Amino acid sequence: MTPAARISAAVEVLADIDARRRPATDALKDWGLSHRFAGSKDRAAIASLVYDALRRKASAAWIMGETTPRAVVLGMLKLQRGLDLDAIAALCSGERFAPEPLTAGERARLKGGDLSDAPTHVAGDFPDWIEPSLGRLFGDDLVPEMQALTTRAPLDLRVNTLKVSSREEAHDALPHLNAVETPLSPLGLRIAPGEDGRGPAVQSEPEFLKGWIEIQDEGSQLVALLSGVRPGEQVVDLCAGGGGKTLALAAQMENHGQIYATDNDARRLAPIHDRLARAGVRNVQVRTPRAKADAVTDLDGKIDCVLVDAPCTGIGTWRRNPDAKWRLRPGSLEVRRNEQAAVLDRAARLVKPDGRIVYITCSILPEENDDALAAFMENHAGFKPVPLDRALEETQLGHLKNIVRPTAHGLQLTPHKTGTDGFYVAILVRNP
Ligand SMILES: C[S@@+](CC[C@H](N)C(=O)[O-])C[C@H]1O[C@@H](n2cnc3c(N)ncnc32)[C@H](O)[C@@H]1O
Repeated sequence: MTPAARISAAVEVLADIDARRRPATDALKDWGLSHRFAGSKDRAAIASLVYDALRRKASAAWIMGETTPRAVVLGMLKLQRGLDLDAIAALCSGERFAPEPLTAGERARLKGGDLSDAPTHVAGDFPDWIEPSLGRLFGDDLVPEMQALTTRAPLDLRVNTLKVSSREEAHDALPHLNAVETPLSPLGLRIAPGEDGRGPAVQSEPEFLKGWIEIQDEGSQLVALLSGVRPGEQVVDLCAGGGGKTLALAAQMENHGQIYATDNDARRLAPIHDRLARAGVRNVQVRTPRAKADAVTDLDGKIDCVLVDAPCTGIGTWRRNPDAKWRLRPGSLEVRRNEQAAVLDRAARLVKPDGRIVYITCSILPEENDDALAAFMENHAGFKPVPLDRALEETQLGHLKNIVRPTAHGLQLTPHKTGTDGFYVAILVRNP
C-alpha cells in the first residue's frame, strides 16, 4: 500500500470507531480481515496513524474546524507528525486509493491553524469533564502535562535480578535492541518507539524466554521499588492480575519470605503461573479465588506489606491506550472508586500492627488517589501516610525527590515529569 492509501484506510477505521463506538483494536482487526491484501507493515502503519489521530483527536479537530475523521487525520499529520502543507497535499492527491485533494478551506487551516486560542481540554486533548480534577493536581502545568500524555510511549524492560546479575549483563546480551538504560529505575532498559509506533518483538527473544527481562514501564518498576519490600517479609499482592508487580516484588525479596498473589478475577490471574516459572520465582503462592470466596482470610492481621495495585481508570496509560480517553465516562470513574474503597477495606484487615499498605494506581485523577486514601483514613484511624522523602530515601530512590510531583498523601509520576506512565503511589502505615 502507498503511504496515501494507508491514510485513506486510517480515515475509514476512525469512521468505524466513531459510528459504532467500538474500541480501536476491534475496528483495526475488522479492517485487516476485510482487506487481506494489506501486509503486516501496512496494518502496523495504519494502526499507528489511527492511534496518533486518537491521541490528538480534539486538538486536530480544533485546528481543522471540524470533527470528521478526515479532518482529525489531516490535523494529526500536522500536529503529531509535523508534516507541512505541501507534504500533506502531496499525500492527498485524489489518485487511486489516495484521499481526495485538499479543499481551499483545509489548506488554509493546515497553513494557519494553531492552538493559541484553544480551550485547555482541547490543547491538552482530554475530555472536558475531568478538567476540574486534573486542574487540582496540575495547576498551571495542566496543558504541558496532558500534552505529554499524547506522545508515544517507549518500550521499557525490567531486568530480572533473579536470573541476571546486573542490568549491564542483560543490556550486553541484547545489543540488537539498541536499548538504553532508563534514567530513574536502576533495573530498566528502554527501547524508543519505532517509526510505525511498534517496538521489537521482545517476547520472542531467547533472553525473554529465559526470564532475564520483563516488559514493564519504568513507572511501574519505580512504584514496585517504593513498596520497600524486603527479603523475609510476608506480602500480599491483593490485585495481582497478570503478575507484573508480583514478579518485581519477588526479585526485590530475592526469593526469600512469602508473597501471596491473588485477585478477585481468576481469569486475570491465570497467566501468572507461566510468568513466575519463567522468571525463576520461588516465593509466591498464588491464591486463586474459588467462586466468590475470599482467598486470603487466613492471613488477616499477619501481613507486613499489602500491595494494592488498584483497579482504576488507567488515565496514566493514555500514551499506550489513546482511544480509552474518549470512552471514559463519569459512571466508570464512580465504579472504579467503589472498587478502590472495597480493596482498601480488604487490605486493612490483612495488615499486622506496624505493617503497611502500598496503594498504587495508573491514574492521575485525585479522586482515585489522594481522595480515595483520605476517605479510607477517615474510616481507619490507625493508618497514616509515610512522608515522601522518607519513603524515597529508604528505598534508595532519593534521586526522584525533586522530579516527582508530591501530593497530599503520596506521589505522582507522569510522562511530563518523569517520562513514565502516570503512576500514583502512597504508603500507609498501621499503628503499632
Ligand atoms: C491494575 S490491575 C492489576 C495489575 C497487576 N498488579 C500487574 O502489575 O500486572 C487491577 C486488578 O484489580 C483486580 N480487582 C478489582 N477489584 C478487586 C477486588 N475487590 N479484590 C481483588 N482484586 C480486585 C482486577 O481484577 C485487576 O486485575
